[in-house]
Amino acid sequence: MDQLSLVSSNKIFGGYQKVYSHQSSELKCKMNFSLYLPPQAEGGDVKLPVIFYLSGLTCSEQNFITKSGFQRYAADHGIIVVGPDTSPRGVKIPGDDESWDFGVAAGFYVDATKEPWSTNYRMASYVNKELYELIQQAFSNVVDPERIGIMGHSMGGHGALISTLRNPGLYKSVSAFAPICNPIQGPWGTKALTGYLGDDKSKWVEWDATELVKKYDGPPLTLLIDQGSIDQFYLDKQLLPENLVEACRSVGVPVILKLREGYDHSYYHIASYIGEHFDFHAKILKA
Ligand SMILES: N[C@@H](CCC(=O)N[C@@H](CSC=O)C(=O)NCC(=O)O)C(=O)O
Repeated sequence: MDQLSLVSSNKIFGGYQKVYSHQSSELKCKMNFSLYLPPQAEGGDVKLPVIFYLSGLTCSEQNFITKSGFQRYAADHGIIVVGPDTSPRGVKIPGDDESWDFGVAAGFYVDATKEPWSTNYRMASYVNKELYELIQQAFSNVVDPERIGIMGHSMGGHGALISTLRNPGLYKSVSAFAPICNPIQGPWGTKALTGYLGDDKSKWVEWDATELVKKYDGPPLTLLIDQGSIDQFYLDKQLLPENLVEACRSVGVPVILKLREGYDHSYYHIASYIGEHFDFHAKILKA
């Protein structure tokens, strides 16, 4: 495991919350990611399911591991959890830290094609190829490569949806908290897609969950979407879950939209329902 450096390790709910760093070939910089090893991983004689968790705008690998309380449920179900960072770090592209919704901590889980972003901003390939393979190789004694799911929040919820829809079969289960569902129709999405892909909107649809689901042709999939009713970004029409639900219904892809009365966009919402999401993933990954 010499390509990984251990940054931290803390015991929690009988397992270990770890953070590693490594040199990413896709992003051309050093990256951190989190890894939760549940107690069932001890001894290394059982292969366990894995869930990738993709965070939202302004986050690093730290937000989910310190705020959601997911470790209790990962330990109960015996699930390994991997959490990448949200963009390349330290690559210093002019303008990369001028706004909180583009550039640093706002990689949108796409592969940029427009200069100057296209050299480093390759978060789709980083998550779905490089990190996906690294986890299987470095933790081959405990990872079951046939049982991998994905979830995320907001920008990361959309990342989870497009990672699944663009790579049929790669993730067996998918869920999202307050995801951006139709970025080509919302302000965050149009800013990011213009910046990373350019003005040609025919390229944007390849990275939009609502558009992708209409063409999905992979293994059967049920989407679980969790949305707080007073989430300001939902009310501001950044997220548009109803558009995704309508698209799913038009093509017969099962979707569950849970509208949670009184919850906002924060990790208080995620912490309240993360257990339900682990139950949902476990039912599929452990079937
Ligand atoms: N600009 C604000 C709000 C940023 C914010 O709400 N970020 C969310 C994700 S939004 C969509 O991707 C988040 O997860 N924040 C981290 C947290 O721990 O809550 C700001 O900069 O605070």
